[in-house]
Formats: sequence, structure tokens, C-alpha cells
Amino acid sequence: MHTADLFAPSPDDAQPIAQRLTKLRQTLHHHAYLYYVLDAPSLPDAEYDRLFQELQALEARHPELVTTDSPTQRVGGRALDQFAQVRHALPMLSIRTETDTTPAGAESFDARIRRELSLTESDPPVQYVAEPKFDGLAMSLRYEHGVLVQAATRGDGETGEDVTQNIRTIGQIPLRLIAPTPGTGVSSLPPEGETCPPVPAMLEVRGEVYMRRDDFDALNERQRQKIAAGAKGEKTFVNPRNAAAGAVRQLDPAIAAQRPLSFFAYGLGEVSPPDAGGPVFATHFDLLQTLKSWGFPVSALVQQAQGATELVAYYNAIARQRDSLGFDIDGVVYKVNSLALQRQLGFVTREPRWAVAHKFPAQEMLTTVLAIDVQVGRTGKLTPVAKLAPVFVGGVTVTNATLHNEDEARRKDVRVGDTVIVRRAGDVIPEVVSVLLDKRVGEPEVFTMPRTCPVCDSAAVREEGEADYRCTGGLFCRAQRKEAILHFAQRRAVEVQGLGEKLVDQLVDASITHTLPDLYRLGLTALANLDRMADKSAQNLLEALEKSKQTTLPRFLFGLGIRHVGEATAKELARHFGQLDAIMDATEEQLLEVADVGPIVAKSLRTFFDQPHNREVAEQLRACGVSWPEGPPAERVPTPLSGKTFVLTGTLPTLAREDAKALIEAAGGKVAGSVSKKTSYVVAGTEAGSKLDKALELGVPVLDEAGLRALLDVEFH
Ligand SMILES: NC(=O)c1ccc[n+]([C@@H]2O[C@H](COP(=O)([O-])OP(=O)(O)OC[C@H]3O[C@@H](n4cnc5c(N)ncnc54)[C@H](O)[C@@H]3O)[C@@H](O)[C@H]2O)c1
Ligand SMILES: [Zn+2]
Repeated sequence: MHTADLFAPSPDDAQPIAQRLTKLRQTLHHHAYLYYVLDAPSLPDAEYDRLFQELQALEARHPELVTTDSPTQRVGGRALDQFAQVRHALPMLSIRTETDTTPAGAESFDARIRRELSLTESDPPVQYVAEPKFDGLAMSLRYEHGVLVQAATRGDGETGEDVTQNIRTIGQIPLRLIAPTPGTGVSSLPPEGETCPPVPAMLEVRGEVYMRRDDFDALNERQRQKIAAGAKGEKTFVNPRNAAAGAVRQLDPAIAAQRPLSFFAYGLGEVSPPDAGGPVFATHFDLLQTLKSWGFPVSALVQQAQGATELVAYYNAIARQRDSLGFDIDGVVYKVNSLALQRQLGFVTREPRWAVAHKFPAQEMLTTVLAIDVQVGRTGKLTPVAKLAPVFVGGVTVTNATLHNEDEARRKDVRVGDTVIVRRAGDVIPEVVSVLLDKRVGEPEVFTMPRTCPVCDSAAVREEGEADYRCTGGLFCRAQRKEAILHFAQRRAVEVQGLGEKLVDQLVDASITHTLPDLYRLGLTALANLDRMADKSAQNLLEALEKSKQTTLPRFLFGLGIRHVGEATAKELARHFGQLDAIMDATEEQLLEVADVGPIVAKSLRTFFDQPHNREVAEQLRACGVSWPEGPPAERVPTPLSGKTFVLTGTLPTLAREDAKALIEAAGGKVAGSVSKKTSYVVAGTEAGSKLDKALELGVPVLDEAGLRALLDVEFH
């Protein structure tokens, strides 16, 4: 399913094969350059792999058309001129990629190996080593007499770049090997209880330099801060591989040192031959164990596996752990364990026959944007969502990807018709990573967030300092129905016992309840027809609804679910205004007079009651019989202690701690748990402890019970 083919073959199939080959090679060369040389890929790996495999398949059918400069005949990229070049004594090869990204891919590899070794069914299973395929870059480390003398990138496989200075900054790479090295006087000893084979005079270790995910996140965070502070020439990195490659090929070792890298060893390059004291290994696994004993990090996930069955099990096990590992992997690698069999199997152009890379289903793919919709969440949040041509990514078919919010959509500049990279990793919802700008056709419109809710047409507002727009039609908006009903029915609001999530789902999904007043119009028959609803429970629900009609103004107000109006604010509003109508009609200024109400709350109340639908719902609820005692605005209780903070400590002679607290709060004061410079008074009784010491230390006035009463009394009379 590739809906965004970069250059689909012409429908009449008249495109000559040679032309197609040239086009494929050009495209692959271009992207290999972006990836290997500039460390700035613009295609998902899966798309690159797909084109590569298409080229391989075409060349297999037309061997006469294979050219020596074809990407299939070469490894990697090429060396950057800025670095000294290193000629690899033993070429650094690529690994064949198994095209089947299901577990069955392991079986076809095993079948191929058995065929090539002419094994029959009666022969025992082949022994393999299975390893994670680390997503970093290959490195060859050369040690002479146990001392690191050179580190080189793979380059084009024959010639790499000398990046020794940068690699020396990686803490995990030993600068000097820990086994005693004959003839050099190196005296560091192996860890206790382990015996290391002697380190050969000449040793090339091959492995992967990578960046851990936490290091990557921290690096990008630092980069973002630098950019925000106006630093020139700084950028964030697309992924850890990209960041690692950039760090390794950084010309300034001081900068490279600030980009934390890690390393896993997975093989050998040139080594002293046995007759010159070089090691003799029977298996790849032995070799890895020895590298470990010499001080190289070898992944704990590396395992021996017998035959296809254990390879499949390994593939599945590692796939499950993929998202929780501390570093990125894009698949696993299977290698024939016996080095004698490896030699027997040998190489093709750029790949050994004894190994295969078995990738996991791609987490990034290309597709096209069909439309940009705006979805309204249960709580009224508006989210721009890209509608995509269906694409198989992260193991499922994806047709929607979130653009998070207006700023993100603008930053990525996603437009209808664009070719985009979609990412779906683990259970995270799919997202658009970036747009392939050179694939944009014409000048599609820039996305703007609607100012009204696409579901209910109420005003959509974005509060200061927030990223999201929200629908303000809380009670009326179809998208928010379930949430609104649950909020209204909860114990702290009007309390309708027995009206829980499952029931609300049924009522709304069956179109029985559209908005809050519908609750009070429910009949026994409608209810009893619902799933798992016996007559008895229907009857109970009706009684609970009846009971909920007698409520209080604060509960009702809180139950309306106005943004930023919690229980405490609802109480203050009720106390201040006394009546619902007064609250609904109050101006922002009048609302601001209420103790608990600041500008954001005042605005939110105003926007809510300015939506005619919201007022209507409140009216209808009253018409259905929901009622509460109303009165004139409560008399303003004097609040002489407002703005003052008290800390209570020790035992007071007559007042219990709770009573003292209630008295202070009734007079508008606050009671805090610990003493600070902001504390107005500490009230101390007998056995007062460290809080009293702290008060004396900070110079906070200290009162006894009499002092507190005096403060309250004086102010009240
Ligand atoms: N997105 C793009 O535009 C773009 C362009 C070029 C290449 N690529 C990607 O780069 C890769 C190309 O292949 P390649 O030749 O660089 O690498 P490869 O996929 O052929 O595999 C070889 C490499 O795997 C690495 N590796 C990781 N774990 C290993 C292990 N346990 N044992 C041995 N080797 C291990 C080594 O670095 C080795 O060089 C593909 O994944 C391709 O998608 C992407
Ligand atoms: Zn709405």
C-alpha cells in the first residue's frame, strides 16, 4: 500500500526498463547522499528500502543492465573530504535485508542457509546468533598492542573517514584494553574471576556507535533552547541515528564531546593471524564473549538460537521490547554462529551470505494528505487531524494522524495534497513527522484553525498561554455530551446515583439523551429497553433522578462544567450573587469582585453564558424541576484576616486545632502547614516544635490563643 509513490511507473508500462533503472539509481544516489554524507535524510527508511529492493529486483531480471556505479553494487555513502581517509584492510560490508517483515522472514533466511549448505531435513538445526539491529552507524576501531590508534567510519565500505578524535570522547570505548597484552607492559588486569585471552598485537573491532534515547531527548532540548536564545546555525535532530552520525562527523571534537554517544561491539575486522599470536575462535558467539572480556560493551540482548523456530521466537521477543529499550533498533540481525560455516558461505558483492537483517514493520511511511479535519474531544478540545490515504505503518493501517494543535500544524506547514512522513511507534497515536516540500503541487492553502466548533458551531477560544482551542458550547456540543452528563451527575454535583459511564454511553449512543434536560424526561419504558437494565434498576435510576432535582446553587453551578469553575469557585459565586440569574448576567467586572475569581475564570464564565445554547440548557433544567434555595446575595461576611496566613503549632489551651482553623478561615484568613517568610502569624500552644523555632528565626510574629482571640475579637466588634 504505497499511496505516495515517488514516481509510479507509467500506467501503459511503456516506460523503458533502462529509463526506470536510471531514475531509480538517481533517486537512490540522491537519498544516500542526504543520509550518509549530510546526515539529513528526507525519506523514511522503508521508502528508501522499497526503492532499493525494486532496483535489486529489476537488475536481477536484467543483469545486462547492471552498472558498476549502481547503489546495489556499493556500500553506504562516501567519505567526507574534511576528514583524513582510512582504507579498510577488510572491507566494511552491508547486510542483506530480508524483505518479509513478518516473523516468517526468519524462516526464509534459515531455509536459504540450509539450501546453500546443502542440508537435508534429517540434518540438525543450524546454530545462529541473533542480535538487535542497532540504529546508529558502523565504526571500525583499530587497536595496536591494546591501545586505540584509529577509529574509522564505514564510508563506501572500502574507504572511511578518520574520526579518532571524536571517538576518543566516547566513555564506553576503551582507550586501552584491560587484558594483559604480551610484550607491551600493559598491566591492567581482567575483572576478578575472569580470564581473558591475550589481546593480539593488532585488533580491529567493529560495532555500532549510537545515541541513547534519553541522551537524544536532552540534546534536542538543549538545541531548542539555543535556537530560542537566537543562536545561529543550530538545529534539532530528526532521530538518534541522525544525531549520532552528526556527532561522530563533527569537525570540532569539543562539540562532539558534548553529544553523548554509546557503543556496542558486534564483530571483528583485521586481526593478527594465529601464527602471529592472534586469537582463534570457533564461533561468532565466542568472539563476542571475548570482546566483552576485553572491555567492549556487548548487548545483553545478543543470544544464541537454534534453527528457524528460535529465530522466530527471538524476533517476536525483541519486537515486544522495542519501544521500552533505551535506544533505537530497527530490527534484528541473524548470523550463522560457526565461523567455519561462515567462510564456506562467503560473500556476494556487498553482503555476506551468512547474515541477514530482519527489520520490524516500519514506524515511518510516506502517504498523502487528503484533508485536514478538526476533531472535538470529550472535553471540548479541538485537534487538527490529517486525513491520510491509507498507509500500513507501525503494524496497522493508518488513515488519520494528529497535528496536535494550531502551532504544530503551522510549524510543520502541512497542507491538503501534501506528501508527508507519518510515524506510528508503539501505542502512540500516529503523527505527521514532516512534509516533503519538493513534492508539493501548486500552492495549497495554509491551514487555519476554525474560530467556531465544527460540531456545534459555538465559539472556539484559545486562552492565553494555552496551545489548544476549546469549544465553549459545553452543554450543547454533541462531542462533549457524555462528558457533560457524567460531570453533572457526579456526587459532587447534583448526584444522580447509578448514572455511570456505561449507562451514559448507552443513553447517548441510542440517541435517547442529547442534553442534560433529557435526563429528566426519561421514561421507564425507554430505560427498561436498554442492555442489562432490569425494571428494578430502571426504577432506581428514575428515583435517583427525582432526588437530584433538589440541589443547591453551588452544586448546580459546578455541575454545568464551566471551564475553570470548580467546587470552591462555585461556592464563592453562589455566596456572592445568591441567584443563578445574577451570575448568568454578571459582567466580567462584577464577576471579578468574587473572592475566588480572577480574569481567566471571569472570562470563561462570561463566554459560557454568552452561548445561547448553554443558557437554554440551564433554563430547561429549571423548567424540568431542578431547583435550589435562592436568596438575596448573602451578606458580606467581614473578612478582616483576608490576605493573612497563619501556621498553627502545639496545643492551645481551649481551642482544638480544627476550631482555630475554622475561626481563622471564617474571618478570611488562610491556614498553612509550614512557616515561611510569607507567614503572617504563628499561633503557638504548649509543646510547640520546630515551627516555633522557624518563626523566631524568620522574625514571624508569634501569638498565643489569647492573642489570636484578641485579633479576631478586635476586628469583629
Ligand atoms: N532514509 C533514507 O533516505 C536512507 C538513505 C540511505 C540509507 N538508508 C537506510 O540505511 C540502511 C542502509 O543500509 P546500510 O548498508 O547502511 O546498513 P544495512 O541496513 O545494510 O546494515 C548494515 C549495518 O547494520 C549495522 N548493524 C546494526 N546492528 C548490527 C549488528 N548486530 N551486527 C552487524 N551490523 C549491525 C551496521 O552499522 C552495519 O553497517 C537502511 O536501513 C536504509 O533504510 C536510508
Ligand atoms: Zn462544540
